[in-house]
Amino acid sequence: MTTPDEDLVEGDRIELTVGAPAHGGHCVARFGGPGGRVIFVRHALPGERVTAEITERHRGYLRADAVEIHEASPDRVEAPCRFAHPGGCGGCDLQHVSADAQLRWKTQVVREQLGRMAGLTPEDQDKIFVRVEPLGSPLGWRTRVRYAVDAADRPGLLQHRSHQVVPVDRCLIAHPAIQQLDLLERSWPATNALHVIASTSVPDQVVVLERPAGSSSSSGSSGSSGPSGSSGSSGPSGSSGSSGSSGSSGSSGSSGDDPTEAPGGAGLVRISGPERVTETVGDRSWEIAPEGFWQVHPEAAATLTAAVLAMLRPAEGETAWDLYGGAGLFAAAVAERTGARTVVVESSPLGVTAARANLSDLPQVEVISAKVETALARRRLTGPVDLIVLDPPRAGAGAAVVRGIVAASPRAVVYVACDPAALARDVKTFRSLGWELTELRAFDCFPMTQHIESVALLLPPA
Ligand SMILES: C[S@@+](CC[C@H](N)C(=O)[O-])C[C@H]1O[C@@H](n2cnc3c(N)ncnc32)[C@H](O)[C@@H]1O
Repeated sequence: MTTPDEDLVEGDRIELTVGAPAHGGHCVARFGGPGGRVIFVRHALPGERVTAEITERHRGYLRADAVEIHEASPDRVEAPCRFAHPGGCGGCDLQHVSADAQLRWKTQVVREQLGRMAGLTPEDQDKIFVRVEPLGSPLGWRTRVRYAVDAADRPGLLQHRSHQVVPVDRCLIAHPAIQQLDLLERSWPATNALHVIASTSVPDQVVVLERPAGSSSSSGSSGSSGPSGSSGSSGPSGSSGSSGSSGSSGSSGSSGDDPTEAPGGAGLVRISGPERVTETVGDRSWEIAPEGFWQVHPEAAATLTAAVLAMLRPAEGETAWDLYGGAGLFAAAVAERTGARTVVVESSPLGVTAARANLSDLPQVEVISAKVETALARRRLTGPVDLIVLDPPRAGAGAAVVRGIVAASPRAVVYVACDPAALARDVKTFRSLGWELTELRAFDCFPMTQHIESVALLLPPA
């Protein structure tokens, strides 16, 4: 059927009313009324009447930016950051949304994903999930920032889904210790990128890593700092592909920076700061290579650990697995309570080294250097086990790993997820095997951005 929107091209402007938020940092609108072409509109809020400029055309949907607001939502605020606007820095998605409305927006996204992809009814969800919980101030939280360097040798952040560098002299969501650096006041002629890492727990402990020009890497000034290094990917990955009202992107594509990802280590040269970053949670401290993974928000490691323990309820003598364990954040907390064998599985050499070194006082902890899927398939990791915590990267664990987890017959599984779409897909697999999602908490570990961290309790059939 020919619809008028088939003539729309990038740069065209249309007036429309914006609908519900969708996964990916935008709202859904329909061009031509109900049943019309889906348009994912950034810089807008539900209910607003806007002029939207088409930014991308895809088979089955369009992307657009709200460039004029005719009827504003009561949840709209002036963006604190002057770079947060259509065509500006792509690092934040929700600067124009009030702090409380950001939590409501993210709550709706989690619920929508669990409904559409995991088959949980609104009534099911009401029993297990209330709303996304805030984690302190929406500004000054980001302890890891990757600057790309433009052709004029100026560092900056990337435009949304683009390799275009926006020179940003001060990123307001960056940790104060990062904002104070004068990196952006000088020129970086021989540099592809700068990775800046601040400790979440030691004031003013900051490391600057440089990716020299000419070094081979997938994440240099090309800006491919997206979830899988696959910059520029388009299309509604993470959706079922349906043209339903909210089948949006499960990946953030090539937006400027994805705060859920650690900097990649290859080819980086330390130009200032200590060799190791100190991170502390409760009574335990970690010494971590700056390019290794650590939770980005200063309150995230402690908040997530507390949520994992509250759901898992580890008892003395219970064995455990910490899958995708990084430096052993959750393994340490669980092993201290159980005193029993706890296996960390981690594929990054930096994570493995950090876990072995930092948990060496816990002889009951074993660290396996392997991909989780390989460790399960090759039976390096075999059940039975009492407790499992898993915290996979944005792609999620996948059906084979979920089946491996279920086959180990644990008493409880806690799934920590930085992408609600991936979580929902894996919950669907658990449910198909008779398991149930019985508790869900979600945290705003990445304020101003579309990202959400969830912690889910899954239990076997009674
Ligand atoms: C989101 S981080 C979580 C780390 C840790 N739980 C924490 O909170 O600090 C995911 C970790 O999984 C690791 N990883 C990614 N893919 C993996 C795989 N297929 N098998 C094992 N580990 C993997 C990454 O290196 C990273 O350390």
